Amino acid sequence: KLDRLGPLFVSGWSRLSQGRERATETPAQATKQLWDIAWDSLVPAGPDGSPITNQELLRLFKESVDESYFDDDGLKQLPRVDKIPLEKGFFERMNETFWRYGPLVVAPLGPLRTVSVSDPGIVKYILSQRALFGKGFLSAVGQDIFGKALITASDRELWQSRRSATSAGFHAQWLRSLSEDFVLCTAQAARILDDRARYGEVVDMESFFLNLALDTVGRTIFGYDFQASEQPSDSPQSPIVKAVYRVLKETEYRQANLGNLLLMGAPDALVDVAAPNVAEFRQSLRSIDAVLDKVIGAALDEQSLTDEEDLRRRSGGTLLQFIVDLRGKQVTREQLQDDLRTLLIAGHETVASTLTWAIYELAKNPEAMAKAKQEVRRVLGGRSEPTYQDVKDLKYIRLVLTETLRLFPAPPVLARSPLQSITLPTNGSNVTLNRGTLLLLQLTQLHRHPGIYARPNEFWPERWEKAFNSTGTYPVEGWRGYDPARATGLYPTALATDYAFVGFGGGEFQCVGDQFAMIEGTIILAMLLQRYNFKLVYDDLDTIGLDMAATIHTRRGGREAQTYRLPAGLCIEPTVAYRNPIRTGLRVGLWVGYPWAYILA
Ligand code: HEM
Repeated sequence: KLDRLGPLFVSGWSRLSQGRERATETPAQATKQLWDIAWDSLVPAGPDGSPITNQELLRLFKESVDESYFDDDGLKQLPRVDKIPLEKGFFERMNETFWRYGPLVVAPLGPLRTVSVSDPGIVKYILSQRALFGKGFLSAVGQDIFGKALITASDRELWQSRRSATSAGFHAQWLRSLSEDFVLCTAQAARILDDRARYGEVVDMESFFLNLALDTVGRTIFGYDFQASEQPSDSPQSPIVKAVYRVLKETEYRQANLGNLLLMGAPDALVDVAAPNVAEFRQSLRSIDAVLDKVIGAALDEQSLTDEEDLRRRSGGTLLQFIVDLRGKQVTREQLQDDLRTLLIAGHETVASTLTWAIYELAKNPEAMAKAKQEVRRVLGGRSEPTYQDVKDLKYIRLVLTETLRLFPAPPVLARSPLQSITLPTNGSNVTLNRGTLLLLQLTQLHRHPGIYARPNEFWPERWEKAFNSTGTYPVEGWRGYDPARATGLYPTALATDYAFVGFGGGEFQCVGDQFAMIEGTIILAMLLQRYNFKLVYDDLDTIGLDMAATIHTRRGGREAQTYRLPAGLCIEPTVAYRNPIRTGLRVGLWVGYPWAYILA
């Protein structure tokens, strides 16, 4: 790099002096040229279409400086906001920003300049043009959290091979068999709610769902029992569960704390001394990897290489065993570890967050709650163990989950970067983005777009039962509208909504666990609604407090409730709504029989 500095200064100086001679360039323009040359020489932009390298991400700082210092930027025509609000009144402020500036704005993210997008046409263009957009920034900042697997793989070949192996594993037969695991985990976790309901105690539902979702993912994806639900949600957890929560928290810390981001590649020795917080994160990763290593070892010991067709006919088993046994797709232990870490993180907090907000919205909307409970009664009757067929029949419950994801998308933002210089398909103005520009698809705004959704901030699951088109004061040109006839699966996909709802993403990177999540969410919600009534302790979002990272979660509840006793998070008072007659009979039988057995003994 130093070798390049000599010629760099020579060429910069000659440009400066030429500028002076020609008197056509102001000193500011000349300085800018020197600045550009320095960057192009030290941190050159990669070739068009190639993945954005970590080093290239430094150019994001350059863009920020270009914009603020040199006032030189290809995005001049776009409105700018000082910051995207995260504090009180988050959704109201997001609405305000939308009304004032529209669906395409330039906004800062710490020291970086980003472009926020919430127009369905542009979101569609970005998500469906795989060759033009990569996950650039996300790949770089998330790689040590997720490993090099689906979420962070910027290398196309690696992504394709992991995607085809993983999505083969999520085949229909396996998904159908999962309902038994979900029922078992929910029934186990519900014992905590039973106790709380009996004594009229308050429960932090976010922690409850986090523990439950961790148990289901561990059991179904790689056959490990975290036993997270064995603990009341506000009690201290086992070291491994704590480690998982610490790793999840890192996505949040990296947004809020530049130190965590900058220390990403630093050696352990430095981090141990200088940044105990980051050292703790690394230690947690090591604990998780040790568990994953053990389950991978066990799966490899059991390995029996089989063709995909035959594997698809095999029922039960874990996803890990499927991937290990898949003939022709063998991978290293390290790759398997990265795959599992990705699935563990991506499939855990997202589900928990969706269920948390679903219960919150249902508890706040008695009519929707009554309708949901009625459907559960009608479909399940007296049965307490929903099956896959029930999931298909529980249409309203699935709409409740969809509507929850519309209002509280998990993740709330999708990050993309163009792989070459690109002109966005906007109406009128030509917006040209440089390679590597950080694009943030703001799902909280897209999903509450006033030109698409009537009463956008209201929880109204019935909206998905009928077709709707763009209307009102903010018509969206070119949007095809929504038609339930196009939503033939378990939820309305990006295609069915013409990219107005992308709760599970869209295009090639669409969530690989979407069916898994819908089956799991529907079963858990149905089982809980069947057994309990829920009453919110706090219903105001500002009191509950919102935090945003990989999902939208409550500021004081959730993972922090592992260490603090019942703070003002999303606390709910469950009361038993349904008693399983067989279990009640058994209990009574034991209660009556126990003293006699004791006397006889
Ligand atoms: C309600 C629950 C869930 C929601 C809302 C959700 C949402 C999403 C979204 C929006 C994306 C796209 C991200 C992007 O485009 O940048 C995604 C990707 C992904 N999700 Fe999910 N997800 C959920 C559950 C799950 C589950 C249960 C798993 C696995 C067990 C999973 C695994 C993944 C993976 C591996 C990807 C990356 C796919 C790729 O890039 O090829 N997700 N998810």
